[in-house]
Amino acid sequence: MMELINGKAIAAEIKEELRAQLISNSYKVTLAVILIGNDPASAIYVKNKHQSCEETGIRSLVLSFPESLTQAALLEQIDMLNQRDDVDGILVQLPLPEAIDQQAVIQAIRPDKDVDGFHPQNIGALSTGHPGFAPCTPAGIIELLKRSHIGIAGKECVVVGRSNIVGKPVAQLLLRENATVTICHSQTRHLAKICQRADILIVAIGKPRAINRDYVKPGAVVIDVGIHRDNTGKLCGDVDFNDVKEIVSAITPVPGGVGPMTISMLMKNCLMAAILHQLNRVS
Ligand SMILES: Nc1nc2c(c(=O)[nH]1)N[C@@H](CN(C=O)c1ccc(C(=O)N[C@@H](CCC(=O)O)C(=O)O)cc1)CN2
Repeated sequence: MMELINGKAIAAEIKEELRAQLISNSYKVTLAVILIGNDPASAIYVKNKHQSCEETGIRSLVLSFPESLTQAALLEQIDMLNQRDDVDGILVQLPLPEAIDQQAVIQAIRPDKDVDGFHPQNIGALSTGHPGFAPCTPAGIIELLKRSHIGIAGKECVVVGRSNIVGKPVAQLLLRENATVTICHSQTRHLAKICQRADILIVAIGKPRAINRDYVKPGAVVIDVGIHRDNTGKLCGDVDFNDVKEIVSAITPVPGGVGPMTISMLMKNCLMAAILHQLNRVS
């Protein structure tokens, strides 16, 4: 019988645990989110982050700016937040307007406040196994597998997609959990054949319903990171859910799978940042 991995419920459970931890230790945690421009999806994600902060007991500051904000002005805002002792985490909502260099912005955030885990120092820590912030979506995927009692050690994991935000970091995290990991991308030959090897198939390619049962080994676990709206307005992922659902052992739905975990893991990174800052103030 196929298991539907309920990311929404697991994400809510994590937020509840974090809230209890915050209350019992009287932690004071603050997240600052910078939103630039009028992208409707970004506005919704920032609103959801603000709401999750409220639910978890984290103070949330949302700084909204027009599309015309210059890179220099944005870097100045980040610098101010870097210097504020009352701010534990800083997040700049992506994508940014074209005129702004995303990498320059990511590198301007203090690594100990980079709760997105995108700074090169945190990326480096992830690949060497040192402490640091892991990016939220990849960390959420590992948490989903663990909380669904799906073993990772020794498994054949195939990651389809090599983005800096999902593909590469999730491969690093799977490796840390002792999986055997293959990363596939747009130039990969015999993609279906490689995917068919996977005990755990993770798809983050940004193409609606691109992965069907031809790519899936019967009994595999499928994690779908994509979010799209099809031409009827319905949300769907990178995986053709209806085509694969009868042959998989477990699968994440879209919506309600990986997406909600991104925000819960952000809350977790914020708490971790605040604990580190508190420890540094005491010592
Ligand atoms: N600075 C960042 N920018 C972006 C990130 C990020 O991690 N850091 N990720 C995405 C957007 N994102 C969070 O920012 C995000 C995307 C989707 C979801 C989610 O819960 N999706 C729901 C469906 C929502 C819908 O109705 O559209 C789901 O999958 O169930 C949460 C967060 C890009 N930018």
